[in-house]
Order: sequence, then structure tokens, then C-alpha cells
Amino acid sequence: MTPFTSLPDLALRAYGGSVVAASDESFAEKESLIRPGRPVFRPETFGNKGQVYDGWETRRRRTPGHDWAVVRLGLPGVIRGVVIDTAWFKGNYPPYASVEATAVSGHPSPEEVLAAPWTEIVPRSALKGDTEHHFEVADEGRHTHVRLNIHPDGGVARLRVHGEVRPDLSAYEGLGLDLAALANGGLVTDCSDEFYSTPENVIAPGLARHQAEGWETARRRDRGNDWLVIRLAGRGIVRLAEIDTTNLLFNAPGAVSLTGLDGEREVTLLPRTRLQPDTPHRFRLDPAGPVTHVRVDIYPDGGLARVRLHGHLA
Ligand SMILES: NC(=O)NC(NC(N)=O)C(=O)[O-]
Repeated sequence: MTPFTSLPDLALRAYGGSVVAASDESFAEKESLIRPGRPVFRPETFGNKGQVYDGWETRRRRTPGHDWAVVRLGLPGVIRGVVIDTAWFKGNYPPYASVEATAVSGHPSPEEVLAAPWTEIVPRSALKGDTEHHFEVADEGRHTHVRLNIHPDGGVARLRVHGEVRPDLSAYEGLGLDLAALANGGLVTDCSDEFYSTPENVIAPGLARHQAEGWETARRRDRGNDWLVIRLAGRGIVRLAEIDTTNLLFNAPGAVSLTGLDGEREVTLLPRTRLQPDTPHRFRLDPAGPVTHVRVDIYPDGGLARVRLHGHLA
């Protein structure tokens, strides 16, 4: 079975997640919980509020109760697993944690979210200091928010909430949309190589700020070519592709082609076409029937910053 960590982190700040409320954040800010990247630590960096930690850290509690933080998922969906990472918190980690989830439609205030009915998805579990804890989640519900409870207080470096994206696409009814976008339910299901950075990046929101925020493969030393496959938000007709090589200056692919997949049927959407480095290309695609997946071939290797596949759901 593939580990749940291979699924997108629905809470990630780069995917639109937000820590909307917390009981306390005296020592270190709650926003760090969903920051991309590994937590870092520099010893003996004492500020006015104590040692500086890359995480969320509450004060030493002198009253009954426990601390908590509420995260709005950037990508609502079905949660398959949660990672609670206490990296670098050694004398100040919480001994126990639990996680709850809820689904609130629209654009609720933090108060409205807190008042919603919550479902426990990770029961109260023992934690260790400076450790990544992986908890599988069996709940099949679609959720928009999670609440991390720590008992009674302390610091957590990162909270990762991996799962399957289940967007509400009702606002797009009758309109075109990016069928590849992670936020719309697209998913990279396979790729030839992800040596330097994950192919999931090509369907992430926004622009890549640097090379590592896109997809980059190792230098190929054989006669083949690198590729990735995107499962679209649904079966649909793709009309316009954006192939963005921004930030790939000396390692952009020489060319790209796009193939639509629908069951056994394979259809060329874009024949092999030359690319320029550091350029957001737009290509109108050959008319073709609906497809469920698109294979992006790059020649011979390199990577891409973003791939957008605009069209309509069939
Ligand atoms: N940020 C802190 O200073 N935290 C704590 N102290 C040290 N030294 O890390 C603590 O929990 O009292």
C-alpha cells in the first residue's frame, strides 16, 4: 500500500491553508504549523520571548484545560493521514495530542468553525519529543478544517494533513476551468523521475518562485524522455495548455508533447513542440474528445514550473 504521505498535504500554506485560531501562541506563532519545508533550529537564539523555535509553541499552562489550533484546509477533502512533527521540541513537546475535523461550507468565521460539530480523526495519542508521528485516518468524511489539540501545552513544529482533494466546483458550473489544478481535484498519478523536486508542484496554485517550487528531474543519460501523468479534475475536454518553464534557465526541456488518455484511447493534444527556457508558453490544443488523464512528455529531461490544462468538464 502506498503511504498516505504521497497524497497532497491539504493543510499546506502553499495550497491555501490557514491557521485561523489558537488558544495560545505566546512562545512561537501558530502559522509555522503549515509552513512548507523541514523545520529548522538554531541553538541559543534567545529573543524577548525565549528561545526561537520554528513551530507553534504555547506558554507553560498554569490553569486546567489544553491548547489547540484550528487550521482551514487550503484543499478540502478526505483525510487519509496526519503527521504531527515535534522536531526540535525536546524539553517542551506536548506529551499527548489528538486531532478533530469538521466541514463547514461557505466562508465561515473562526467562531462559526469552532461552534461546528467536530469528529475525532486521531484519538488522544502519546507523543515523543523531536519526532515525526504518523497517524492513519479511517474517517471517510469530507472536511474543510482540522483542530490539533495538545495536552496540556507545548510546541509542535509541523502539522501535515494528507488526503484526497474534494473541491466544491459548483461555482464553475457552465464555465471553463483548469482541469489539471490540484485545487480543482487534479492529481499527478505517475512520473518518470522526481530526483530534485516533486511533480505535484506543476499543478500547485500560483507561480513557482524558484526552480525547487516546480518539478525537476535528474540529467538523463539514456535515449528516453521524462514524463508525468495528470488525472484531471473529471473527464473533460482540454482546449488550452499552459506549459511554464519559468526558473528553468539551463535545464528547461527542449520540447513538450501532450497526450490525452481515455480508457484504452490515446489522442495527441499537442504534438512535440519546441520550448524556451524561463517562459510561460500558451498552446491552443487540437480538438479532441473528452479525456480523463493527460500525459506530459518532456524531451529529453529537465522539468517544468507549472502545467495548466484549461477546458470544460464533460
Ligand atoms: N521557547 C522557549 O523558550 N521554550 C521553553 N524553553 C526553552 N529554553 O526552550 C519553555 O517551554 O519554557
